[in-house]
Amino acid sequence: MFSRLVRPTLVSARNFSTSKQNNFKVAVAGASGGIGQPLSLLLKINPLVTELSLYDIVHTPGVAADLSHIETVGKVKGYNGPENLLEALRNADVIIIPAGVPRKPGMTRDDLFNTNAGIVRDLAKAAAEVAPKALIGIITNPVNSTVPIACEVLKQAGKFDPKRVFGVTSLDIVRANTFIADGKGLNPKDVSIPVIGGHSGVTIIPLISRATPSVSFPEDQLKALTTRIQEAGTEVVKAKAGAGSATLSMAYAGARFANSLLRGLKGESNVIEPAYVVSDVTESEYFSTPLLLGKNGIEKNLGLGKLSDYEQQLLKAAIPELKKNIKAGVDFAKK
Ligand SMILES: NC(=O)C1=CN([C@@H]2O[C@H](COP(=O)(O)OP(=O)(O)OC[C@H]3O[C@@H](n4cnc5c(N)ncnc54)[C@H](O)[C@@H]3O)[C@@H](O)[C@H]2O)C=CC1
Ligand SMILES: O=C([O-])CC(=O)C(=O)O
Repeated sequence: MFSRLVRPTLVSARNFSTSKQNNFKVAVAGASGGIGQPLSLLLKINPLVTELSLYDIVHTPGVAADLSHIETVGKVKGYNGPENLLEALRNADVIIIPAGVPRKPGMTRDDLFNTNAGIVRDLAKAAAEVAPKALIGIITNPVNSTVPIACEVLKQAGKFDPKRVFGVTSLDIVRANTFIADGKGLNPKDVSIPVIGGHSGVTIIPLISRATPSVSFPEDQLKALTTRIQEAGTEVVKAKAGAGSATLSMAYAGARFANSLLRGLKGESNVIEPAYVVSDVTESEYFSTPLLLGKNGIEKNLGLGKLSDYEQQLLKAAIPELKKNIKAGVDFAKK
């Protein structure tokens, strides 16, 4: 989906005009990292991004200098260290957060909680202070818990709007589209698989019964594909053998997600992207479903839709895990 948007962007970026509400400040927190750098590159070539603010605790002067030479409209500024955090986020329209440690083989996403919870809490506090209207996309794991942390922090600051805080789950859809297309010999750009739930193991629920175009698999293959989508992050962690987790595919997915937020802000109609948000479509207080995006973030939650019996079972398995992850986040933020 995003590729159809990015490729023309590369061509048109130099001729971009600011005559419409097409100019947005996007801040990336964690911009020097494995995800942060390629994500910032993709944002630099997005013509809707006229100010690109790069925040990290290391190396942002170099990353910003490098990206600033690219012949696109966005002005790049680097902000290094906590003393520059507020300036980095000030009045941002969109804040994308890939700050924090990634997994090593043998770790679960929950094992990242102790380090990453505090990082997301501090970034959310800063956003509440200087960018209370920003749409915030959280990539940092464990997403199932870091999103509730950010929401609690914003509530404590009196700045919470549930339509503006998102856990980025786009990579799960990107992977599902790719794996199903591979399995059926289709072009991935023609394939669309909803993936709902959360962003770890059993909480990732691919809805293959609702694939576009419609596809079917024998039961054993369906189960194997579902497990592969649920464990795709671990597949990359194992292959990287200690050098981290998915960065390039996540940068792609993060740029696709940010572009959808920006298209919504710009007033484009029918912009649909999934994300893990405050939700009342299941018993879980936070849940990822496709969302209709607009000028104020979420315009409409498009809900679960119809699930097959197998997908109902997956949903049942996901809910207790999600509740546990959410509670951990809320408890941390209230401490
Ligand atoms: N939501 C998703 O689908 C995915 C999430 N992730 C998660 O994204 C996060 C980042 O992964 P990578 O980029 O591979 O890690 P990385 O270690 O390469 O980069 C993280 C960056 O965050 C920075 N950082 C650390 N503390 C910070 C703070 N207080 N403020 C600002 N920046 C800070 C580091 O200096 C580093 O540049 C991890 O938690 C990983 O698990 C990774 C892939 C997919
Ligand atoms: O698996 C990880 O730790 C990183 C991640 O969230 C993903 O690749 O989906």
